[in-house]
This record gives sequence, C-alpha cells and structure tokens, in this order.
Amino acid sequence: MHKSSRWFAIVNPHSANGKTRKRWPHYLKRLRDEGYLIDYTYTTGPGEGTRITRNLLNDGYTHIISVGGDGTMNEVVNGFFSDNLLINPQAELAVFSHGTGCDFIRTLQIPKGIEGFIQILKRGNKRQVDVGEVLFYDNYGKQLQRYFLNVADVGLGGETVARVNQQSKLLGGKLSFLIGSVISIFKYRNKMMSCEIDGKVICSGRLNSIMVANGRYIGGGMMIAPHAELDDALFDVVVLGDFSTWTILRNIPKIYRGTHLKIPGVGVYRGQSVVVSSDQRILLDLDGEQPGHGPIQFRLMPSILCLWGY
Ligand SMILES: Nc1ncnc2c1ncn2[C@@H]1O[C@H](COP(=O)(O)OP(=O)(O)OP(=O)(O)O)[C@@H](O)[C@H]1O
Repeated sequence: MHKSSRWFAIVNPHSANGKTRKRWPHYLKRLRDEGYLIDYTYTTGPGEGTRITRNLLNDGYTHIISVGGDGTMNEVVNGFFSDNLLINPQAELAVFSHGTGCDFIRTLQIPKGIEGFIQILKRGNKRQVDVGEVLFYDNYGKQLQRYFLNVADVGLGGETVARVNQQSKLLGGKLSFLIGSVISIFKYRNKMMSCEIDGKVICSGRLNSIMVANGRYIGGGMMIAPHAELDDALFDVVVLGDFSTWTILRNIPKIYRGTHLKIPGVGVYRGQSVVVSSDQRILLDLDGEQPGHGPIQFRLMPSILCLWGY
C-alpha cells in the first residue's frame, strides 16, 4: 500500500514521565481497531523526532502523528522543514498529545487521551496554521534556527527551563520542575531588553519577560496569550514589565485564567516579525527547552502547515 495513505506515528516513550511507553501498544491497537493504517517508531533520544520526521517525509510519507508532549511536537514540526523550506507542502500533522504539560492542544480545545484523538481523525477537520521561526545564538556564538507552533518566550521562562533541565539530571520529574520554578522566580532579575515589532521599537527598559505566541498556553495551563490564534497570520506578543517577585507570584492565578492583560505593566501587541535584544544575557524558552540566547529574532510564516484537530 502506498505510504501516502498511511499514518506514521513518532512516539516519544520517555514523555509523560515514561507513561507513553507503557500505554502506546494499547493506543495503537485502538487506532488499528478503528481501521487506521498506522506505522510507528519510538524516538531513542532528544532531537530524534526531527531527524525521523525529515526521513519519513523524504521517503514519501505524508501523514505524521506526533505522540508525546509539546517537546516532541516541537521536534516533529522542525522535521517538516529543511533548508528553510517545507519538505513536502502536502504533508499533514496530527498531534496526539501525551505529555506532562500538553499546552499546545489546549488552544485547539481538543480533549486529551486516545478517544479524543480518534475523534480528531474521524472528524477529519484540518487547517493551514501559522508556524514561527526563531533565530538565536548558542554558547559558542553560532546563530541557530528553529521553528515553533506554540509559544516562545524570553526572560524568566528561559532561566526557569535552564535551571529545571540542569536539576532534572539529579532529581527527575515534577519535583525538579517545581523546585526549579520557585528558585528561578526568586533568583531572576528583570533584564534590560528592547522589543521591536515589524520594525518599530514597542518597548525598551527593564522587563520580566517577552512572550511570542502563536498558541495560547504555556507552563502546564497558563493562558498567557488569551487572544492568540494559530491561523490569524500574527504573533500575539505579551510583555511582562518590571514586576517584582511578589507581583509575579500574586498574579499567577490571573495568568492561569488569562485575565492578566489588564494588569498595569502588561503590554499586548501583534505582528509578524519580532526582535528581542539586550546587552545582558537573555535566555530563550522554546516549548520547555532552552536552546540558546539573544539577540533573538522571530518571524511568522502564515498558513504554512496543515494541522489536524479543528
Ligand atoms: N527516547 C527518549 N529518551 C529520552 N528523552 C527523549 C526521548 N525521545 C525524546 N526525548 C526528549 O524528551 C523530552 C520531553 O518530551 P516531551 O516534551 O514530549 O514530553 P513531556 O515533557 O512529558 O511533555 P510536555 O512538554 O507537554 O510537558 C524532549 O525534549 C525530547 O527531546
């Protein structure tokens, strides 16, 4: 049977604290029982989701499922591109979200779990969505490029993820995340940053964070950009001003509810290109990873990727 009539699932067995490895055989059986033709492979380490996706698309597969958390989805999305171009503009992505945070699918309001995912496939609704491109620097001063579907942020989030990822080698799982987040909120000092959108400087000074959002949620359910749409050809840029630790902590419930935009010192802007620069070291957070630092450039690629799940 031709590869374009089959789905290929890229499964991160490590996601959802290892639960994905245990449950995938059951999910696969459910999908096959429903009549879907599915091939799959497990990733064996970080970054592999991108390489596998590229190989599959070059090999003639057109229907890809990412099985895991937002990190896996991010790696798979990156695999749709090579040399700044889509490998196959006809290729399609479905996200079976099975991670710890699962922030991306909250924007789509897809129910979690295998039954929700089967509903997505049955409904067959899909849409061309926007993808963000980000350019940043690694520790050796080399410029790197990545793509993202959900939210990227600069500032507190980047420092938190860097700390959590360092600690998780020692502690593991949720405890490291909690401890790392609390330590970061207390230790982080707001940075002198400047943010330019579509060629105009929209703010400059001491700021806590700059969020560049295509989707709405980060951090396991915080609705940081409540009005962001995946297919509106715009980033929503949410700037958190020079807030104290206490102000951040006090307003966390508002951020979860998405009612923080009215707080004085929060700015919301829209645009297709964003540049964040600073004389200080500013860290990028990309779907729970901390791949590098500033200056950071974001560019929106409108309606470029076919996504299932509407
Ligand atoms: N086989 C593997 N072993 C270890 N790590 C892996 C493997 N495959 C992928 N990874 C890495 O696991 C990391 C976490 O995956 P992912 O984000 O999908 O799950 P999660 O953390 O449970 O979910 P979420 O990000 O939604 O909270 C990713 O950075 C990915 O690179």
